Amino acid sequence: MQGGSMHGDGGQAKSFLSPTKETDGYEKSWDPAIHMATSHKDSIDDAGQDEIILVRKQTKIGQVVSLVVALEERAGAMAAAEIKIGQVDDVQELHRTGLQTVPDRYIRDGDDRPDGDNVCAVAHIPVIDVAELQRDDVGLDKLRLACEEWGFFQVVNHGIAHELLDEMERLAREFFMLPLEEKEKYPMAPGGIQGYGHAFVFSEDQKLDWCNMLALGVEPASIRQPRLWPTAPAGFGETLETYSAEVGELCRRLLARIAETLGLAPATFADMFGEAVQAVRMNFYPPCPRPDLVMGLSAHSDGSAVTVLQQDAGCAGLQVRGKGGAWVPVHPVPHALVVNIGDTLEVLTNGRYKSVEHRAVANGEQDRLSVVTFYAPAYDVELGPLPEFVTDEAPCRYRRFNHGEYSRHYVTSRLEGKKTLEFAKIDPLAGEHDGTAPEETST
Ligand SMILES: O=C(O)CCC(=O)C(=O)O
Ligand SMILES: [Fe+2]
Repeated sequence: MQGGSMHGDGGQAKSFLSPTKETDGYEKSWDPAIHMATSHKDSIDDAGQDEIILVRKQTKIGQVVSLVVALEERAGAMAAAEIKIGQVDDVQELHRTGLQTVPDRYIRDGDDRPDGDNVCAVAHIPVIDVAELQRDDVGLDKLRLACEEWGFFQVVNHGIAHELLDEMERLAREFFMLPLEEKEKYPMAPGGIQGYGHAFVFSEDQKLDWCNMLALGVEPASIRQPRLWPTAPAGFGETLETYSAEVGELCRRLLARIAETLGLAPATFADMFGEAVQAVRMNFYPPCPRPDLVMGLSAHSDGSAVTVLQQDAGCAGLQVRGKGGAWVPVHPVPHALVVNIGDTLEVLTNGRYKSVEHRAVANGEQDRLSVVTFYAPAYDVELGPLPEFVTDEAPCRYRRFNHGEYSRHYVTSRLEGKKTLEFAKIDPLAGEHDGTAPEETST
């Protein structure tokens, strides 16, 4: 175990000094919340302590939940503080009560609401034909432009059977439709990232997203927490494995082509990434009585190398930050997959390709589901700009760091635009947007 640990202590924060025996299986290698340690203390606390230990106090979704954080100094002296994350409701349960308004914790400040005048309805992200990428340079040119101009595109002819996509969507939806008691059998620990619940919540004053999540580590097998894999609906685990194998293959193919668009050998990323990490997050957004006041999922960039998102064909919700700063809705194309560049590729390319902020808005009438796969290097891989991208004109913008370190930083920080990437920036104050007008057309 590195640094802190998470304990199932049955509601009692017993002793910060002598952690009690692990009882609930959270003590697994991957869940970065249990590795909260020296390198990222600023994401929860700036107090300068060297070690953070999270202790679960109560985890019942829909109840008051709090985190007790013990801050242990290297010398052994102790300071302790309690981080309260307050009432975290299950939004499907809220919806079921038929409420006409939304609790205060979901209501965003004016400029953080979805329908400001900063939404650009006419633009749309590019659509890339994967079969064309294999065939000729025209496809590669389109891909290069999509990566440079948007960092987001939809892929068609991706080679994954539509029946498999439909089946994964059906099973994910069925899971979210189960009674709360069933879903609570797979609880996401506060501050955790795997299981059913709410990730990225760290304080009482934090606004909450109008979303329920099921998140699971999939590859390599060592990051799996089998007791958090739903046994209902029937076939869920098997389908997720097949689905993930196919999506992983697609990621590898896309990364090879992306490498080519950068003038690199196709195997560059595969060689570098080692045993790649793959995780899935299923997001369910029930209808909201005031979609104009809430956010489905806060704006963020993904910490991955690439992300593959399957979205509900029937309901739009995903919005992407265009280069000029406007939010551009991603209109679902049936059986297409949405692909985006994550923070890892931004660092490796020294910002030539950027991870792009995105968010999900809620809907007044319809629910919406997304199944999202994050594909990233092995945790022990060291990242930093590749020499090819550091020149006199493009000086090095990111420091070198271990990917596992970044991953832990990412999941222990709230979702806040591209703030998490400041961890890697040599000059964190450098701006993101180039000040150009929002795009009017796609490529
Ligand atoms: O539901 C969506 O469309 C966005 C999901 C997303 O960005 C994520 O899970 O990282
Ligand atoms: Fe995302």
